[in-house]
Amino acid sequence: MAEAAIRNAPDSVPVLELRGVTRVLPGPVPVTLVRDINLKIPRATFAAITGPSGSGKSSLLYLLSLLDRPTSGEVLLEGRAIDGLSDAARAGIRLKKLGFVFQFHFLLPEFTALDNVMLPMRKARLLEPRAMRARALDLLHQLDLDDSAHKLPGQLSGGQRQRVAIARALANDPHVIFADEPTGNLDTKNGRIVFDIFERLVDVEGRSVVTVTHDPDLAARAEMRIHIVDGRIV
Ligand SMILES: Nc1ncnc2c1ncn2[C@@H]1O[C@H](COP(=O)(O)OP(=O)(O)OP(=O)(O)O)[C@@H](O)[C@H]1O
Repeated sequence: MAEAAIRNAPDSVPVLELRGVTRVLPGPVPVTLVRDINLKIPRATFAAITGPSGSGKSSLLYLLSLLDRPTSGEVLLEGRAIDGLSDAARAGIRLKKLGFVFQFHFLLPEFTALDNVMLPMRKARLLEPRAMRARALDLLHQLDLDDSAHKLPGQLSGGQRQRVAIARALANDPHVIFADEPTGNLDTKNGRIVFDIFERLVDVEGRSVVTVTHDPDLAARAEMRIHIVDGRIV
């Protein structure tokens, strides 16, 4: 099983590493989003990125998750330098190895929860259609969403929608889940549930979770905290 493979990967290789990473937005007045970041995230780690508004948290997450490329420095995923790869190759890695959860769920409103979870599987084509459906139903079951499988996002609560988004992020059995303020639209109870799920993904399934959060109580639950101020880790 892929989940066992994640657990059996060598411990010594960080799942993610940044070496001297700086990202500058070019323009008449260049904007430095993050500067000289050196960071190793070990396998099966729950990491929280914290810091004041505008400090560069999302920029750092986008670099770690291959949504953006550094201006200088290097990003390594499981020991492999990935900055030089083509956009298509990077998109393939994102689809098959990484999962994403955002503050807004971004579920397709005209698709049921089940179909939303199956979308990344259909794109990746790693499974037969019947196996895709079985996996999607299993993920929804694990996230306590059995009764929501055939409902549209508009028929679900905010907490349920965000759990569907997490199920979708898990669709292709990713090694790392990235989350940008995943509890920002949730009440305290549902925010805790999201972090309970993240802890399980790390402790039981051996995945890594990297989340941006403003919530100090939730950040305190992560074993690794990356605090960023003015684009630098402090
Ligand atoms: N496309 C852009 N053009 C100009 N400035 C930008 C752009 N994207 C980000 N910035 C600036 O870069 C800095 C870092 O932004 P980033 O979104 O990474 O911060 P953040 O810590 O995630 O903020 P928040 O907590 O408010 O979401 C901010 O000052 C932001 O205004």
